Amino acid sequence: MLPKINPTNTQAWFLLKKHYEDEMSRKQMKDLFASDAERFAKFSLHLEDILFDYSKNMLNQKTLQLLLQLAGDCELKDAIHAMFAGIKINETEHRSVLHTALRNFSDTPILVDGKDVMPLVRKVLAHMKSFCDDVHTGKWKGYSGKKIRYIVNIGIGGSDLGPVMVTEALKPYWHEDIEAFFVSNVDATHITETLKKVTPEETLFLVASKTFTTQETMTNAHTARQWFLHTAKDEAHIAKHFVALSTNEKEVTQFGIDKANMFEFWDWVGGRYSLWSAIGLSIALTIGYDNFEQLLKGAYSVDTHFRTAKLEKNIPVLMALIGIWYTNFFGAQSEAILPYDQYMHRFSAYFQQGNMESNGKSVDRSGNPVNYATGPVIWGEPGTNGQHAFYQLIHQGTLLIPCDFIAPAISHNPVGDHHQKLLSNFFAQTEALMNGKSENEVKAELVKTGKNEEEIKKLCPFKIFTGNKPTNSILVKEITPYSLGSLIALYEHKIFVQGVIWNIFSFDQWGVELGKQLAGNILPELLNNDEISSHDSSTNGLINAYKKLRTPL
Ligand SMILES: O=P(O)(O)OC[C@H]1O[C@@H](O)[C@@H](O)[C@@H](O)[C@@H]1O
Repeated sequence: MLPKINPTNTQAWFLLKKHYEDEMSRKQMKDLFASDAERFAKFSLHLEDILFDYSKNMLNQKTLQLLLQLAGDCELKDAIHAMFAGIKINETEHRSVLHTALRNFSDTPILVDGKDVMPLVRKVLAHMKSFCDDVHTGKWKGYSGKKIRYIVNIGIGGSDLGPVMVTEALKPYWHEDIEAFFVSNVDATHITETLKKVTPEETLFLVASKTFTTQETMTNAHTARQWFLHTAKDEAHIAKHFVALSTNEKEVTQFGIDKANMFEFWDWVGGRYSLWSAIGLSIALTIGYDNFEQLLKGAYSVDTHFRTAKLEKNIPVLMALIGIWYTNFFGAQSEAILPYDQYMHRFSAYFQQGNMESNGKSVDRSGNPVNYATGPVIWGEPGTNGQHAFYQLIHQGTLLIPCDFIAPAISHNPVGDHHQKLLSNFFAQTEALMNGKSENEVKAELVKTGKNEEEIKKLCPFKIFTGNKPTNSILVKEITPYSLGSLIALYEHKIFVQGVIWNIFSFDQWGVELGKQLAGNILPELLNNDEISSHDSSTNGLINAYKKLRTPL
């Protein structure tokens, strides 16, 4: 069990508040750099090929020491131990939280209810490996004897976002004979447009759903099944074209998928932490099993770091504490994740679910409403696109938005000077966000353009950048399966640490249920032309207007 400590009642919280009010709320980051030539060395860490630079933050040694004290006051070390040990820290669902077991390359057994889960994990990985080999070599054939060329993963949320993000980020590693597609939305457009690009004879559908009851996924899977049978005719052919990635054997077999074609995972794998499990089959098929294993190994290396490094040298712990510093003491409400790598274009979307479904909670672990802020809004787009869109607000708006800049030193596409240009923007942005541009600098620049004094006075306020905008920089040698695995695990553990300190349950998601329940009530009302009066006037009005607009049933 995790402790139930209100962080605002700790001594560290009190001292952090005072430290913020007395000192840090007035500090300029550029002064912190000016007064300490060693700042970068002091506030950056290396982990294998990853450099984590957190020096461009509004913090000093005292801030860190107090944040680490907060981690101590909230018993973080015990919590880390509890998660890795398989203690049922997901109390509201009475489950262990063991995505780390899926990438455990040590010989240490991991027990759930007294039973080692590692033999099961290895068994499914072996199944995935042999299946990938069979598909890639052509041993696994479609019903008409053709090789599989297309993979269509049908899943949503955690059964979609991870595989989409990873396969996109690792496009240079795609198997040359395989093309992967992902269908998630219940909007028929998604499946319709996808089916236009594939053929029934050469397509393998992966029905990815932890519960195997999710409306969107089941609807899309049935549509795909119908489309397939329209050409294949015989239901016996389904076995060659549909496999399931799930925890729910009963529902899988009921759908008509053979048990032998089910890749299992377990209730101790949270949906948004499941890309390491059988849910990653689309990844393994797309980039090859060996690369999938590298992804797991990269994550395992971070797990080891997270479990064993001292808190002050622990990258995910520092990422989490810095986030808490801004959320709870500076009042920041969002964080941007900005990868300077086009292949990583779904990375922020992936961690939107990771963070917001995990830490978007307002009830603490004792069941009481919290009296402090928890998870921020997570958003972002790849650089440099974001620069020409929303960076204006980050530079000159009224909100404080801590940003993570992520970039590889080596591009998979070393064309001309593109990558130097890309990275010059990365470095320039973090510099600009920190230093800003003072009134004197603006004036001096305007004088040079030959403007007169009145014009300069008028224009000056608009061209000032206050600076003091915090950023973390994460520089990676190259985006490989291994380094991507590491990056993902860093962010996963950041989320965990924040949840521990905020005294919330990060591994349930009750907030997704109400909408599902109400949609279940409304769906039958849409299947006839009757006027509806069972809801509030807005909902009634919308449903009735919809019924008038559509062709009557
Ligand atoms: O994998 P299944 O069970 O289809 O769930 C898909 C998604 O459903 C949502 O409602 C959330 O609960 C997500 O955490 C989950 O990833």
